[in-house]
Amino acid sequence: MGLLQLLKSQFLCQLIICYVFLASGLIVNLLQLCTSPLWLINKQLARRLNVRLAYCISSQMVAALEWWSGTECTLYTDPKSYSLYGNENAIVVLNHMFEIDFLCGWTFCERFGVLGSSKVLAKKELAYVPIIGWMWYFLEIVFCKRKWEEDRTTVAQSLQRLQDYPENFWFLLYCEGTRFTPKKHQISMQVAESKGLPKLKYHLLPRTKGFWVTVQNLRGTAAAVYDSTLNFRNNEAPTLLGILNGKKYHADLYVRRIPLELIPEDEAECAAWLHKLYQEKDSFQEHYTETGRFPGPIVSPARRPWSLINWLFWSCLLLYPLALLLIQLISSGSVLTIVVSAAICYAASAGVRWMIGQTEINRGSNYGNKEQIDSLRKPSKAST
Ligand SMILES: CCCCC/C=C\C/C=C\CCCCCCCC(=O)SCCNC(=O)CCNC(=O)[C@H](O)C(C)(C)COP(=O)(O)OP(=O)(O)OC[C@H]1O[C@@H](n2cnc3c(N)ncnc32)[C@H](O)[C@@H]1OP(=O)(O)O
Ligand SMILES: CCCCCCCCCCCCCCCCCC(=O)OC[C@@H](O)COP(=O)(O)O
Repeated sequence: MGLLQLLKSQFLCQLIICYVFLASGLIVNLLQLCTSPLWLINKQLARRLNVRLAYCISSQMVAALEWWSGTECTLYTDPKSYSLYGNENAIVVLNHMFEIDFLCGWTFCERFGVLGSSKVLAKKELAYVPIIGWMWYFLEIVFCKRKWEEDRTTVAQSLQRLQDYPENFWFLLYCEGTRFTPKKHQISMQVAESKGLPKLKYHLLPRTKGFWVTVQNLRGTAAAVYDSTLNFRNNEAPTLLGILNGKKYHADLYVRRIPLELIPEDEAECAAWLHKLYQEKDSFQEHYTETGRFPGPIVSPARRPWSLINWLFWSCLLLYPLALLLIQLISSGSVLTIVVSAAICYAASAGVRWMIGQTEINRGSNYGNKEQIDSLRKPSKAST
């Protein structure tokens, strides 16, 4: 193990990274809150400010991936589409199999300059995660309860609000609705069978309603769907804790640009189109398993320095007062103050550990785990 690798694996280094993330995140959340009155006066300016503030938070996680762990992200795509990435709004459809797939998504957002503004259809539970969830509120992230009866109006309304968004954004949709586990896969393939759909080997059966409502409400706003398929070399199972430990992974992402006009407007046709897309995605994963690469040329954008610069800025700002505080604390000699400070540190690290837990598949939800008996009985129909 090299010296640098040894340093990266030290708990103290990880503690410092987490401290900077936590302290800067809370400051940014506070600043976001301060932009609230501005929404009434100049909404577009408030949005632009929030894009930049959000960048301060999310780019720290990107910096951890790109600069701390040195993870390599390779992009397979058509060079003609490449020039459009970052210069238009797009709906991104991504497989949901890895604990850090969202972070790899963020890395590509960063490289194409849309990190601060990018959005996702996220489960409501994530809105309550401190820092990230609170940041998302000001970014107009679309939340769903994964209960269609309730989501159908709220999701559509949130999407419509994005029609005059002042910056280019990518809207991420995990159509599988939950992370891949063998049990969820088995159940969703029973659903596929009951609907007469071909089985998928590497994906859960996609949920079609969220995709349809997104495409319908972002017509005229987004130019294309970016069909994105992610995998990691050598069967790596990357984790956020691994990243914090400085472990280097190798991500490969295959992106196909599909103009939005090609997607059917009718709900049933749109659903069939999405099922076909997932069958194609499955064949790309099969190709990857057999050959170790995706089809098509590699056109990888280089990592940019901004996420590192942002992290260095916050570190300089926040580590100096921390050092002063520690010196004062030790020199005070008060046992009570030291014990209270240690308790605060313990609570903060438990909080961070809980946040990291949100990314862990074995702590994931039960959604998709239960057989939905009704859906297995009734034949598929377009419900609006
Ligand atoms: C590469 C570049 C990347 C760029 C990245 C860009 C931006 C990044 C920004 C942020 C990154 C942060 C990432 C945060 C990640 C957080 C992500 C999440 O939270 S994922 C979870 C939430 N999202 C979704 O669920 C989206 C997909 N879901 C849907 O679309 C759903 O339809 C729904 C709208 C949520 C509604 O769900 P509900 O369960 O109520 O209804 P459904 O219609 O889906 O269910 C009934 C339907 O499904 C069939 N069914 C039943 N059981 C199953 C099963 N086990 N598997 C599959 N299908 C099943 C059932 O038969 C019904 O079918 P039908 O529709 O035909 O009636
Ligand atoms: C600089 C780095 C510092 C790191 C310090 C700590 C960071 C803490 C980060 C917390 C990040 C929280 C973002 C949550 C994103 C989780 C994405 C995700 O994958 O969600 C799962 C859902 O899609 C589906 O849920 P399930 O039904 O599978 O359950």
